[in-house]
Amino acid sequence: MLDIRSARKVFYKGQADEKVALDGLSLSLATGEFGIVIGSNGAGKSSMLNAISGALVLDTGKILINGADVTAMPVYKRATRLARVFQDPMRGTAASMTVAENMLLADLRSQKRTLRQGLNATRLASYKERLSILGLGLENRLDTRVDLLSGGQRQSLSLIMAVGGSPDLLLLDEHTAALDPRTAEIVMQATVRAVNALKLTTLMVTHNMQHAVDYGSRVIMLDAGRVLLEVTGEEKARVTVIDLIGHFSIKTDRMLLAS
Ligand SMILES: Nc1ncnc2c1ncn2[C@@H]1O[C@H](COP(=O)(O)OP(=O)(O)OP(=O)(O)O)[C@@H](O)[C@H]1O
Repeated sequence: MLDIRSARKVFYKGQADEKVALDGLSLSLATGEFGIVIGSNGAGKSSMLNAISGALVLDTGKILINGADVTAMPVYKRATRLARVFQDPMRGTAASMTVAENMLLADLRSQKRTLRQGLNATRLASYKERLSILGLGLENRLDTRVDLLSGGQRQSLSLIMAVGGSPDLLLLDEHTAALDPRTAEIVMQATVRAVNALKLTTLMVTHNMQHAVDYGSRVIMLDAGRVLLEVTGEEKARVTVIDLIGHFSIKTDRMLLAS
């Protein structure tokens, strides 16, 4: 469960180029919920993810993960509770190592290093099982070097590696944005399989309105560092890309009127 309470962050405070990144942002995500965050450039999406992961220190406000106040907790301590997948498929995996070696690296990150650290039969069996969740056949390619995989396979591998330590929260930071539309779809399908199979509480930032319509249980639209709109339940099931884009244009119209 994630609870962001009145989060505020101002860059260059008091200077001519002062930027309010988060303006009293409040947002709750129940355990097992899959929230999709949208919003125009500069709306505060990355600042919000950075505040959750601890990379951005809030001026005021609180962040709770599963009821624990992590606001003052350093990044490395929060890392055990969080998994984050970034835009660049090259970032989450080591190219010259095999699929199995990458899985082992991810495992060792989230475990005490007193265990026997090799790729033993038990580990390989568990990696096969986890990779099979993705539905991409990666469980049969444990010995393949990662640089021989497609961008979609590689990004999906990053995802399954990131969630190996059973995180309380999965953050997807535009994780399909660098992929072509077909590959992005493959990664989204794999993402949904992993989220459902592992019952992950997930927050995904995207600029892809079709993904916001097709996936997740709630759409959260940010604007100027706060929540402008939430679409959930029946309304979420019915919402269209045109509806969502409409909310962007209403905002633009308001800005034009004010100028
Ligand atoms: N490190 C920083 N230094 C100064 N200003 C920043 C910094 N990070 C973000 N900002 C400002 O805070 C505001 C919110 O930025 P943020 O990157 O969170 O928006 P975003 O919704 O992720 O945008 P995008 O869709 O373009 O990635 C913007 O006005 C931005 O210029």
